[in-house]
Amino acid sequence: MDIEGTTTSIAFVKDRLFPFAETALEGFLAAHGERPEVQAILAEVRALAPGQQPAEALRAWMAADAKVTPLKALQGLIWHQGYADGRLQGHLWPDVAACLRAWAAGGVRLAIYSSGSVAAQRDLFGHSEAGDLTPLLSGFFDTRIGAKREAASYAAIAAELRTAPAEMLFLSDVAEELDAARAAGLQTCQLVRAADGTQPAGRHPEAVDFPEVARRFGLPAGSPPR
Ligand SMILES: CSCCC(=O)C(=O)COP(=O)(O)O
Ligand SMILES: [Mg+2]
Repeated sequence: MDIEGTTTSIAFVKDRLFPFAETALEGFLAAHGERPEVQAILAEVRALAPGQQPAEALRAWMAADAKVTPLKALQGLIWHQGYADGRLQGHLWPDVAACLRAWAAGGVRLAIYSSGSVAAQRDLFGHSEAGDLTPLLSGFFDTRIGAKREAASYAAIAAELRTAPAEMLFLSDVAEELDAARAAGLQTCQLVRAADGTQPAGRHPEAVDFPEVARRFGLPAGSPPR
């Protein structure tokens, strides 16, 4: 599963998470810039944007919503503080948690593939509005495995999960990601969530929510949200 536009509203990512990281960037670098994991991220930034101040490059990537791995890693570290002290809680569409529970209970292995870092994924599902859902998830993948619009990334995920691509179903709102997944042999379904304003691409099976995914693909149905 993708996150933004699939399990979680686009507005939460764009209007809550991204501004949270943007506002905190300078202060975070001033306070935590010497930590080894931050130093490693800044080295990656310098390698990708030579001659630019790292903070300047990070700000430009933020403005462009660029899915650049060190930016996503740094955002994850900044968000971690917000999840830890309760300022952030991971948004999930109301239909999601019940389906994840039913699918996991039915023996379906669940994994996430998002541009957000693995740490950020764990925090979002660990501090979600529906509680800690990380025990339901058996795999987390980010752009360190490859870009989401490249078929090789999905092949690498299938190999890591030791699962035949044809036995895997990828859920996303973005048709280009689904194209790449299908090129690697995965089954696909586009989440067309009205509240996100997603437009159906017309070239993948579609579902308006997770219960419709369950119906279309013969997965266990979750109890409706209360
Ligand atoms: C871990 S939630 C933050 C998601 C994020 O940073 C992002 O850029 C959206 O990526 P996605 O691949 O989930 O659409
Ligand atoms: Mg998405």
